[in-house]
Amino acid sequence: MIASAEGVVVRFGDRTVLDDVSVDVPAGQVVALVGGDGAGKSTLLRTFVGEVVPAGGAVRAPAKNDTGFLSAGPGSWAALTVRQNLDFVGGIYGLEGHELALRRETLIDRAGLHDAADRLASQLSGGMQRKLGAAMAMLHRPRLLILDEPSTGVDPVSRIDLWRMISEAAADGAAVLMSTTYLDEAERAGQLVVLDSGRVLTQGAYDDVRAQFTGSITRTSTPVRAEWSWRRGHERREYWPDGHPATEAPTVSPDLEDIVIALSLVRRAEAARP
Ligand SMILES: Nc1ncnc2c1ncn2[C@@H]1O[C@H](COP(=O)(O)OP(=O)(O)OP(=O)(O)O)[C@@H](O)[C@H]1O
Repeated sequence: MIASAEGVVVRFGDRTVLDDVSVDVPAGQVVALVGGDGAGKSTLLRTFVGEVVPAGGAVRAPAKNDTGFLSAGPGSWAALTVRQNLDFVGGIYGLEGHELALRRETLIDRAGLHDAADRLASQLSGGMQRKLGAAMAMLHRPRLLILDEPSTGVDPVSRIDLWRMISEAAADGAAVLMSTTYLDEAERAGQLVVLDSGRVLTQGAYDDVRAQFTGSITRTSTPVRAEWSWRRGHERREYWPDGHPATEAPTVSPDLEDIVIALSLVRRAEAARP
C-alpha cells in the first residue's frame, strides 16, 4: 500500500470534520473521494500531505518529494506561463535538460494546452488552470498523487483529457487519491470512498458499492413519503430501506447518485432520531 488513512479523526475547534475515516490507496489505482460540499474531502486530502494533522488515527504516505499535490486553490503561479510553471516545479524536484523538456511537452500535449503553452497562468480559463495544476502535480512521477477536485470547472471534453492523464499516471504505478463532485466520473475510478459530514457512507469498487446497497428505489412523479424522495431529471426517486415499496411504482437499478443520496437520507434519519 502506497498510502493509507486509518481511523482518522480531525477536529477544527469543537467540530469533528472527519470521524473515523479509513482509506487505502494502492499503487496503480485511482481512488475517488466523493461527497457534497463540506463533507470533508479537502480536509482528508490535506492530511495526506501534512497540511492537516489528525487528532486521532494514523496517516501513512510517502515522503514529500514522492508526493504530488493539486490543492483546491489555483495550483499554479499566476505570473508564470504554462511552460514556466512546469519548468519551475520540475526544478524543485531536480528534473532538468532534455528529460524535463520531454516530460513538460508530453504533459502539455496530454492536457490539451499546446496552444496556451506560452500564456500566463492568470490568462487561462478555470478549466485550463485545473489541467495545468494536475500536470504540475504529476510532473515528477510521484508515487502518490493527491488531486483536490481536478475536474471542477473543466468542460466535458477537457475532462476526458484530464481523465486520460490521471489514468496514465496510475498505469505508470502511481497511487492516486482524488476528490470529485461528478458522480459519473467517480463511477469510473477503481475504488470509491463516499463521505458525508465527515464519515464514510460506503466504499469499495463501484460494483461492490452497488452489491452492498440494500433496499429498493422506485421511480415516480408522486412519492409516498416526500422526505425519502429526491428529484432525478423530470421525475423523482423514492427510497425504501427495507426493500418493500408501499407503492406500485416501478423500481430502478440504482446508479451511484441514487446510492449516495439514499445512504445520506438514512444517515440524516439516524442523526435526527432522539
Ligand atoms: N481550517 C478550518 N477551520 C475550521 N473549519 C474548517 C477548516 N477547514 C475546513 N473546515 C470545515 O470542515 C468541513 C469540511 O470541509 P472540507 O473543505 O474538507 O469539505 P469538502 O468536502 O472538501 O467540501 P468543498 O467541496 O465544499 O470544499 C466544512 O464544514 C468546513 O467548513
